[in-house]
Amino acid sequence: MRREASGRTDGAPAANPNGFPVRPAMARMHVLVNAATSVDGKLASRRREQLTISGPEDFARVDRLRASCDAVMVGVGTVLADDPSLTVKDDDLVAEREARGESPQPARVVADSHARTPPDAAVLDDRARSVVLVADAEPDEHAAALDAAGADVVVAGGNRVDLRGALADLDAMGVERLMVEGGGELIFSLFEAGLVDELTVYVGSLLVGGRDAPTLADGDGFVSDFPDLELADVERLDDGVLLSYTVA
Ligand SMILES: NC(=O)C1=CN([C@@H]2O[C@H](COP(=O)(O)OP(=O)(O)OC[C@H]3O[C@@H](n4cnc5c(N)ncnc54)[C@H](OP(=O)(O)O)[C@@H]3O)[C@@H](O)[C@H]2O)C=CC1
Ligand SMILES: Nc1nc(O)c(N)c(N[C@@H]2O[C@H](COP(=O)(O)O)[C@@H](O)[C@H]2O)n1
Repeated sequence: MRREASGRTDGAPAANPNGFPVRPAMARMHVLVNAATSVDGKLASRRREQLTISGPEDFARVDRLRASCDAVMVGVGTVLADDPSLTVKDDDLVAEREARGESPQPARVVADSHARTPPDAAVLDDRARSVVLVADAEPDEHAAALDAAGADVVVAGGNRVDLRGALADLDAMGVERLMVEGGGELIFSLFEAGLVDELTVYVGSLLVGGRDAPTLADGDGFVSDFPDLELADVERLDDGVLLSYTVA
């Protein structure tokens, strides 16, 4: 069902057509960004194909992180490049979610202003709820294909997805913890909007290079007022390093 985003930013309770619990006023979603990069900060090569950077320990950590969240979000660039499912893979983690009274899987969320997500994308399969955020300017018939594929299509923004409004809308649906897995365009926009609370970066021991290869934060980049990161932890995992930051 396509529906209008509330665009509210005050955290007030909203109508709940998607069946998420309505949260109390003033609640604020916690936003964690997680990604894996090469030592030179690349998310993938210049071919923009999925690149395995994490090892088994890091993938297991990512699975636990997904399982601890209400929703997992990516930009449509990642959907088109990787066709990810964004599901929790470990059956024990799924069972633990159910024992906590949660849905077996976190919801999947795609920032997709122009409704480019292919209807047969894995992120729209029936393993979990799927929310596609589209812009108001997008013709209804484009969104209708996503609707027919089982997605909850939510209008968030005029010509491009407005992330602040979109996150307020997800918050109102009951998403308390949102994990963002990329890619670089979406991650930059979230930092630019001051919406990120935590950043974890797994730095694998490989060098990718390439001026056109996607990096952790692309977009226009910052020239001043850089995000205020505080290093919270450093851990060796597999053959790489996990860096954990809080964002002021
Ligand atoms: N190593 C890792 O951990 C990861 C690697 N990757 C890699 O990253 C690459 C994809 O990254 P990238 O191309 O940056 O794609 P993103 O996943 O960041 O998607 C970018 C697209 O999201 C849409 N979007 C909608 N609203 C916004 C907004 N407010 N701000 C920014 N984007 C918005 C835009 O398309 P539109 O205007 O049409 O809406 C934009 O082009 C792939 O190569 C993939 O393999 C991806 C994730 C993790
Ligand atoms: N943590 C991590 N390490 C890597 O090496 C990666 N390439 C990624 N990619 C992200 O994971 C998504 C794939 O998820 P599924 O396995 O399909 O559930 C991919 O789209 C990227 O967001 N992540």
